[in-house]
Amino acid sequence: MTGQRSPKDFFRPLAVGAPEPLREVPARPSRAIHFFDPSNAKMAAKVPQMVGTVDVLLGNLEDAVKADNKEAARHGLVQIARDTANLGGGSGPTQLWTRINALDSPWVLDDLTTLVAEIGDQLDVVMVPKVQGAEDIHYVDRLLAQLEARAGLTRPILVHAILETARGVVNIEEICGASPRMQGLSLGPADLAADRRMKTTRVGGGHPGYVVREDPVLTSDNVETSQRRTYQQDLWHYTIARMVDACAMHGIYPYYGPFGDISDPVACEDQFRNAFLLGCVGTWTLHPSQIDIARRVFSPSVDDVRHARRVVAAMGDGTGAVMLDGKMEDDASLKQCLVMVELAEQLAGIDPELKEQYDAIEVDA
Ligand SMILES: CC(=O)SCCNC(=O)CCNC(=O)[C@H](O)C(C)(C)COP(=O)(O)OP(=O)(O)OC[C@H]1O[C@@H](n2cnc3c(N)ncnc32)[C@H](O)[C@@H]1OP(=O)(O)O
Ligand SMILES: O=CC(=O)O
Ligand SMILES: [Mg+2]
Repeated sequence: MTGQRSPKDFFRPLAVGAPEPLREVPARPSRAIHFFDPSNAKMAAKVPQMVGTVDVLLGNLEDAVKADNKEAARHGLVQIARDTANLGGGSGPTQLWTRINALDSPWVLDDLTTLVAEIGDQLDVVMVPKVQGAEDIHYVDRLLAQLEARAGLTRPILVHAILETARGVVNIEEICGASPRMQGLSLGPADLAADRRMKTTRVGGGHPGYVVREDPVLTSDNVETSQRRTYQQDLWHYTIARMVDACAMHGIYPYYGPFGDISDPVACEDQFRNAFLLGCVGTWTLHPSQIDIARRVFSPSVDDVRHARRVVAAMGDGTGAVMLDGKMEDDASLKQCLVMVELAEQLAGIDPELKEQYDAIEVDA
């Protein structure tokens, strides 16, 4: 228990007058967390039209925003939040998140004090980069409580950590459980690769050199008979799998992060789909062209929803074993199908196009 609050104190506000922490993280669709630079006039101008077309709009203040533009980005985000209808605040169609600067940077204190004071009632989630351990979350947790109390906020702002240092990966469970504010984790493959001293130069995705080669087929004279194929492997499998387990254990949500090769939508879709299949609920989108990919990949397909509903119908009270299309289904496969059915229902609640597709599904026995 060293350094942790006792169970009875865990859900107490960390400042007098701060809102009560939530006991459950709201399950709000967040298939695409769309990044924009609030200091970039062209991007900022697009934000109002994007409300309702993307689950989360994230005003990025950290990496990818020039040092000279940090203040302009912070103030730009305040302006955009004020001027954009239905953005953030817990109920609208599109959440408002921000990625603050790193906790050791000269900008982060002003990021938090300004944003909570000016647009705290609209901010749903603060994404914290380069989180190393529970101590980083504890710092943000207490400061947010003080700022919320001062601003008179009635709803707590949630916290999302980017996993992008080796120490952060080692401390992943304590990060996820550090505060009731914890909403989720994203993979930060670019910073993580640098911190681990990996020999890649990309922002997410695979690498042609990271392969497994098939065994040789030899003649009786030990001569290879054919060319040996190689199979590219996923550099991020280990980290994403750890994130999924840590998040599931703590009732929070895992996300893939950035896919930097904007010109390769096919590989982007593959990376997103791997994350979806492993248990992630969404991803970042860096360019408008990635939004449709994320929405498509992180929404269950009509075929999967049809199959899942058939299993639910066939399983009756949910116990025992049945045969469906030559396959055994039982309590455990039913639970997987319920994950799919519940996600489809949740997404249908906010996405009319998906609702129409899912409503049209006919389930034969
Ligand atoms: C490792 C990490 O930390 S990843 C997270 C940090 N990185 C980011 O947030 C990057 C965000 N994205 C970007 O900065 C840009 O998309 C870039 C630099 C990758 C490409 O930008 P551009 O070269 O302008 O792309 P492109 O010319 O294809 O843009 C087409 C239009 O979409 C706009 N656009 C591009 N990205 C975005 C965006 N993220 N949100 C809204 N609009 C955008 C452009 O302004 C342009 O507008 P226009 O038609 O009015 O001229
Ligand atoms: O912030 C993201 C990353 O990949 O680094
Ligand atoms: Mg990073």
